[in-house]
Amino acid sequence: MLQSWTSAQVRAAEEPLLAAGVPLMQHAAFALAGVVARVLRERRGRVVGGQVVLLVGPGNNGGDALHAGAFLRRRGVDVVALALAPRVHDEGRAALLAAGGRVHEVTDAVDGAARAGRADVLVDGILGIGTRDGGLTGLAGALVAALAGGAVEGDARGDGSRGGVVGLGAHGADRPAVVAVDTPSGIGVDDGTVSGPVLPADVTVTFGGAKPGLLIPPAAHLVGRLEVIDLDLPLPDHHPAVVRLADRDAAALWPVPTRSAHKYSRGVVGVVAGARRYPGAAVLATSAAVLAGVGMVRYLGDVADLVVARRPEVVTGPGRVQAWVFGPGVSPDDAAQRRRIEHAFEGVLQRGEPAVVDAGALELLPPTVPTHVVLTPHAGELARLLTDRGHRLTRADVEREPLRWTRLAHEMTGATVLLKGHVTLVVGAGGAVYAQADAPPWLATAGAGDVLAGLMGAMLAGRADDVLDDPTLTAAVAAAAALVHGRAAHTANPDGPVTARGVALALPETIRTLLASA
Ligand SMILES: NC(=O)C1=CN([C@@H]2O[C@H](COP(=O)(O)OP(=O)(O)OC[C@H]3O[C@@H](n4cnc5c(N)ncnc54)[C@H](OP(=O)(O)O)[C@@H]3O)[C@@H](O)[C@H]2O)[C@@H](O)CC1
Ligand SMILES: [K+]
Repeated sequence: MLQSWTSAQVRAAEEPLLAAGVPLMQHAAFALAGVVARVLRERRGRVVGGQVVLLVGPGNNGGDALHAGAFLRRRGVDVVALALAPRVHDEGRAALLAAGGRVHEVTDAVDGAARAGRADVLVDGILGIGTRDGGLTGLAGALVAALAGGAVEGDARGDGSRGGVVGLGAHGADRPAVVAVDTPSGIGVDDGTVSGPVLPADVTVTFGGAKPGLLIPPAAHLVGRLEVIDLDLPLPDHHPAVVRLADRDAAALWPVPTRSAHKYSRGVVGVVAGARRYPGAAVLATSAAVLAGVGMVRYLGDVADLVVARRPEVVTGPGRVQAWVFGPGVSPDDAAQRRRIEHAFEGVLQRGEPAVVDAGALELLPPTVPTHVVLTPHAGELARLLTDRGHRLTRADVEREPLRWTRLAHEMTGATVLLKGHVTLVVGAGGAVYAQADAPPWLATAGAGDVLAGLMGAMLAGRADDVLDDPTLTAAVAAAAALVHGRAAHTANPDGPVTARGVALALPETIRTLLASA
């Protein structure tokens, strides 16, 4: 499990250590220098003689970079600090100069970017957890915009004139590797927003614990490989801000049958999905539930013949269930399916059956529901759901601030909300947040959501009683389902195209491997 804490939580945790004189910056800088040395070795075969440029901002983030530069200098690295503020960390600056490094005061963003572009490794120490709203502006903003590809309003000099710097936009061995100090500078450290230029990192070295913005999109896409340096900070372990589950966590959440289990005790999942026009969604959702190993799958809808032809294990017609999946391939104007879903919602509300509410069923959601109901919108569907509830939003708005709007949907509906994406966010009871980045980009394909819904329904059916006893469990199960879904795509075809059916078929092997690794 990867836990993260907000800037305020980290500051509160470091305070007593700093007061006791623990040299946290020295520890952080030493570890940072070690990572930079490793990157140099990866790129050049050796550390000695490597060219490192430090981008240094006004605070302790810059201090970390300067001290790391001093350590690197002593290992024979050529280190130049580009000071991007009128004043940079005094001690760090003195340490770098004493070790034989150089400090260059940058006054021109184009010149600064040209110097930075010549490095083997560029260390981004402009801003860390002291970032205020609004991202990088002024000279630092212009320099980073120039380096990152000049995306920001063509003003590369920061003085209104046009620059001519070739940015780092293109990947390749001839561009510097970027190592970000604590966070890529300019991201919303606590919410993952990106409101200005940011230098995409190859590696981010974060101190004490991860920060939410490193796990949440869109900033999460700029982090590269994440290395967490443990500083023994007394962080509140039971109250992380955002969590990313690992394989062993998902395995621990999986409803593994006991020897005395029978099909009803293992859970029955009811699936209301599909229509004559969209039969595939019903086949995929029921297949995923069957292949995830639930006790029984009960199908309700107009394409029972097709479902049973593809999955003879499925039972059709009404009956008792432990959890529901509503909505894959359901159009809200399909009166019969609408009636079935509305009727089933009564069980969800009265008997406490957990439910996955997907696609067309999102429009049939009662005004408020318990947290054992999981909504699984993509960004466009979340925008529509919130627009229907008085917030005029577009898909792009949701993509810019996915955590904000997922949280709001949870607060307004009471449901656990899973926002599908390359990074999948889940917000549940008590404001718990999960950010899962397990899915390969190939998984963005038709029908993948139907598979996720079926798989999650199977998990919830297997843990229906636990979910009722512990309201926080639903979000964890939803996050674990996202993890298994992403892993199944890798199993189906590592690093290549996948089909939704292929992902469903890969579930038994994926789950077996996951349980074996725990
Ligand atoms: N956690 C730990 O245990 C350890 C943490 N350590 C390190 O300390 C870092 C935090 O350092 P920090 O508190 O000095 O803040 P930092 O991010 O350097 O920036 C503050 C400066 O930036 C300015 N500024 C802010 N926003 C701005 C903007 N948008 N545009 C322009 N300027 C802006 C701000 O100005 P002000 O708000 O004061 O006007 C202030 O001058 C942390 O990330 C980690 O690297 C390690 O050393 C030890 C162990
Ligand atoms: K930084």
